[in-house]
Amino acid sequence: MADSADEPLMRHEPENDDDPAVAVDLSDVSLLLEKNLRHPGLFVWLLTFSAGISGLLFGYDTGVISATLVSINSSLGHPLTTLDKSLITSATALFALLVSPISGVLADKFGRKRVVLLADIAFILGALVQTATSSVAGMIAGRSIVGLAVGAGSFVAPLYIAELAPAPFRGRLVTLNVLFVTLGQVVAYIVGWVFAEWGNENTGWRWMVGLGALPAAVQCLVMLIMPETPRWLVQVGQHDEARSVLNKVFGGGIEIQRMVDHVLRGIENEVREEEEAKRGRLRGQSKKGKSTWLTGSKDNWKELFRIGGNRRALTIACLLQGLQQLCGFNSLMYFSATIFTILGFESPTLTSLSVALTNFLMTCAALLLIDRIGRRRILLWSIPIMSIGLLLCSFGFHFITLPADLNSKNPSSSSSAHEEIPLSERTAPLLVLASVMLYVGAYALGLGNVPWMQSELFPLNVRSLGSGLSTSTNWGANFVVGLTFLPMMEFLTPAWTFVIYAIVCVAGWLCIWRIYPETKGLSLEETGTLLADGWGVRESLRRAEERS
Ligand SMILES: O[C@H]1[C@H](O)[C@@H](O)[C@H](O)[C@@H](O)[C@H]1O
Repeated sequence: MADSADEPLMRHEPENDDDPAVAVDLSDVSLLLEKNLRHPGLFVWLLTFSAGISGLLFGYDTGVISATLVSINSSLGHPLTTLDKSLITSATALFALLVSPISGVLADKFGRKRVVLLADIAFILGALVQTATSSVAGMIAGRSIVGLAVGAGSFVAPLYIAELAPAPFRGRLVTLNVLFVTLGQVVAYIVGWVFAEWGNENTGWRWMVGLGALPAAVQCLVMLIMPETPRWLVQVGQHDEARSVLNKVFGGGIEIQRMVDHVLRGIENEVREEEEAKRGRLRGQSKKGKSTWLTGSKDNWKELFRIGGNRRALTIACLLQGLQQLCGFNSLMYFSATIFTILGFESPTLTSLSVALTNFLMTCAALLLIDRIGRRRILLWSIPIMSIGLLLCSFGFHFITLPADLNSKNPSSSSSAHEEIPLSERTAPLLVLASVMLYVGAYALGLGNVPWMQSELFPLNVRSLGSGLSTSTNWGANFVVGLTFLPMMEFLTPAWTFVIYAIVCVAGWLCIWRIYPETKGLSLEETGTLLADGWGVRESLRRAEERS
């Protein structure tokens, strides 16, 4: 192991530059980066913030639906039914689901940046359609266009950031994108609350959905002057351009220049391996102690599914993304105003703000903790707390008498205003609120953001395809939750609905414990070697121990 930042690169010069398997000792490169780079640097911040607007839009457009649903009233022709609400909500997720694999292909062909721009156009169009519509079908169409934008943006923004961020800060910077998502949700909830309380009955909600066009227009302008990622540039043969972006990312200095050389060489090797594999020249070779990811298979799909390391990466990424949604979090994000109406809170949109705020603040905490504690550990700690929150929530709902029609504007208790309301029924809504916040806080610490670090699990040749598929899993599960939450509340009761989410959390915890290795602080390339011959959990824990 290197003890001086001055010489270790010399000790691991490749003997044969043409051999991709020995070209760069990746673990030493990431150790060096850790030693030499103390802060991400202005340029990296700038890139992260520009891409982060996609997250803001994602959050705004998913968050705004909570207040919109309780404010539309009859302005789309009739009061919204459970089916209307479920379709309007889940259309976004469905179209996000459909577009995410396509955005993977587009991001490879045209570059990450252009996909961000395309998504912006869809965000603007979707906002305009929703604002102008006078029917439920029009609203569903608008939400679907927004879904295309959210799907593409949610896939490409973390990819863009992960490919630009130096390894020591990657976790934190990708989490920053999630922070933008949660900030977008807070903004949407505030806007929703303001318009629901003081806006015009018929036009307030139109402002809520229409305002989403603004940040998209701003991002369009900013992204025009931002660079492509070095990884994509190498992929399309623009090596000088890639070096100049890396120079800006890492800053100046001789030592840094040598790191840039090595990082660039690592990327070039990966790209070369990919091309050779495509031409069928490589035949699944593996050097002692170093695994290569590739076999001679012809296209990325085959490589993703045939090669054990890729398959394992995909399994983990999909598990985490599926769990992120099936744990039920977004049922709160989409329907918290509806739930708090049922519970009889005086200002449901204001009460829901506490959900979005807790989510945002705990994501801030995650940002500080994630690269120190590690992805695996933070998940193994936080998921049990989520389950406890859900069970307490279910317990609280036992004491609440629900209205026959969950869409009615009139709250909770069946007792009339003059009747003595039992203490348990008066405190139960507060218990539900407190346990929801416990659940949301724990979610934001781990599951809310770790799955978005998916791209670090895949080698370059299948990175965008793999991330695209796991993003689809996220949206698929999101769609299921959006569509089923209200019917489950109606037919299974709220208490059982939350118990089911708790069971999903426990099952997810077991899978994570069994198959998810610790990837904190590893370079993108190094993470790949972990999964090459197994799940790599033990090896990853050993490496993490060595680093701390
Ligand atoms: O990471 C984000 C974040 O946790 C959001 O709050 C949630 O609404 C999204 O579904 C999730 O992907």
